[in-house]
Amino acid sequence: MAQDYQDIIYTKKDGIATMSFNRPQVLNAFRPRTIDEMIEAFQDAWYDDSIGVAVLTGERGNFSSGGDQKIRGHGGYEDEGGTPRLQVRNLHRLIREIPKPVIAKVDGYAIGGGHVLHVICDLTLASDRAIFGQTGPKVGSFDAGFGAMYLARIVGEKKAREIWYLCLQYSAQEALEMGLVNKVVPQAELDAETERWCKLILEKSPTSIRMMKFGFNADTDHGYGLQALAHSATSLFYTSEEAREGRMAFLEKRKPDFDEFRRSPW
Ligand SMILES: CC(C)(COP(=O)(O)OP(=O)(O)OC[C@H]1O[C@@H](n2cnc3c(N)ncnc32)[C@H](O)[C@@H]1OP(=O)(O)O)[C@@H](O)C(=O)NCCC(=O)NCCSC(=O)c1cc(O)c2ccccc2c1O
Repeated sequence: MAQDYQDIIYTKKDGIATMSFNRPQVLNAFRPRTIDEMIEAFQDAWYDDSIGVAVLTGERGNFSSGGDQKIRGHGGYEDEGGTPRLQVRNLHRLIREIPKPVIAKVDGYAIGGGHVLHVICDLTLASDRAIFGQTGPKVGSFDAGFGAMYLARIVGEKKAREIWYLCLQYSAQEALEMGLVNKVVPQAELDAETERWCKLILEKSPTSIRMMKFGFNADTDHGYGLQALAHSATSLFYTSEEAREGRMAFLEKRKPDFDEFRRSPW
């Protein structure tokens, strides 16, 4: 079964709901509509009793390259009417709170806000050509909410700081070595392996799985306050000249020059 969306593909089959970013022209970068559609799909999967597991993925060989820098305006990511209103905070919450495991199936780029999304998912399966990394400090952005705190829980403080401060790209094998993904398989086997993991979950007691998810979440649920503060800080930051320099440098395909912002008033 498929539902009609513009920016995502949402399907349900044999107990598995699959939400797939579908903006290949920008490597599956997301805009407000994309996130709205994802939220609707996750809410549908939440309340559909035939669904036991959700898979978050992307079309045409990439997971997601994060926020769409081409529609980022002075105050953030703008909808088609020109209003900045990206609901990604609510999507983060939904992925954490939906009482069913969410598996990130990553092929190609999981970068920036796309990387944060896979981090938040319960499990990540990667193809051997997947590439992981944060780019915020290069393009004048940051996710100091779960993108910092939960990432550090997974890979450790030193590695998480390296990921955000250096903005390097990491191979699937490197991601596996730092505990950032659960398993790496050849690209041709990614779909089958994901289906196999889903089936293994679907064989289990749904209530046991649900309670385990809540139990795992409980330790980091205090991050919601941090997340609200952090994402609001990002929205404020977007209106600054420093953030503008990052965005413009990406659009103009040049290196950003942040030198004049070394002494910040913040
Ligand atoms: C992903 C890349 C490293 C790939 O590089 P590559 O050289 O292989 O490909 P191109 O750069 O040529 O890309 C092909 C084509 O796609 C366009 N594109 C790619 N990514 C984006 C994007 N994110 N937005 C818009 N367009 C994109 C690219 O311009 C090319 O099109 P042309 O027309 O020019 O041919 C590399 O593309 C890359 O680094 N991309 C940018 C990654 C990025 O910086 N993402 C945003 C980070 S910030 C963010 O995502 C973010 C999201 C949130 O929701 C937040 C919420 C709260 C707080 C913070 C948030 C946040 O930081």
